[in-house]
Amino acid sequence: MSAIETSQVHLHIGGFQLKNVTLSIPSEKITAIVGPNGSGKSTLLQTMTRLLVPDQGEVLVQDKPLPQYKTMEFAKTVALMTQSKHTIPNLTVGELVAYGRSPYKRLFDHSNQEDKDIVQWAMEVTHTLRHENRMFHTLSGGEQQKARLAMALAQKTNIILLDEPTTFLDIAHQLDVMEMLVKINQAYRMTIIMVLHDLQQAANYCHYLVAMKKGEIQKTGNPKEVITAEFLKDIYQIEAKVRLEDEDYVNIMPLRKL
Ligand SMILES: Nc1ncnc2c1ncn2[C@@H]1O[C@H](COP(=O)(O)OP(=O)(O)OP(=O)(O)O)[C@@H](O)[C@H]1O
Repeated sequence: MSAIETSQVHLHIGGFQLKNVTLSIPSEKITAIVGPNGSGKSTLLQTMTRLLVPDQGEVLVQDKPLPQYKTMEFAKTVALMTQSKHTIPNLTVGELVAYGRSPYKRLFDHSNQEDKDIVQWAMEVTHTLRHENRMFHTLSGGEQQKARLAMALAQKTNIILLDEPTTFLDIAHQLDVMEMLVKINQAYRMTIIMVLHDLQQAANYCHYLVAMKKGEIQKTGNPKEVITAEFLKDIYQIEAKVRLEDEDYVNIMPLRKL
């Protein structure tokens, strides 16, 4: 079953176009969207989350066309963690994560026990519980990234989209976030879709790959099969060696720009 399908999606934004984007993103798997800067990855994520409306074509989430979703229903189905270097003032981590429960609340509703349990769970899974009472803006970039992931998890959706979740993180925090996402995917069968620049992470942590170039889908499939030296030449115009180590660990060695 597909978590998200797009069919012949066209979209103009400024001088840029998404062109004929037809995709089927598998349910309960981890999907990476890769491609050069400006190839349309974030635009595609926004199209999948109703932030941008296609000029033509259709997007289905869990088999239902996007225009048929009510706002709160959609927020209970799909969570989006965007790229952000901005700090959020005057909120503790606990308060920020509790915002993830908004789709389940009416105005002025207080948190009930279920909300509190889910917020606690989201902070436990992301190892942010120890920061619960700290102001969000006092956290390091890596800690903030995990707190924002906790807020998205507290939305308790089947599908979560992440725009560059490992950007701005040191290598240890990058691996920590990727391993956390793998565990979340396995334990809760959550569909995870993320924009990634690190192809080695895409190859080694993701089940499915979508490669974009100039607003079009260039390749889709198993990242371990798709990411080859030829692929890197076609998509990024670089010469690179791609080797399989320890049986199934993909090692990408960029050599030079062509
Ligand atoms: N609101 C907008 N107005 C005009 N142009 C836009 C707008 N949003 C995006 N674009 C352009 O659309 C193109 C694709 O942008 P997008 O952010 O989707 O690329 P990306 O693949 O996510 O890039 P990156 O890897 O650099 O984050 C870019 O050329 C960008 O400048």
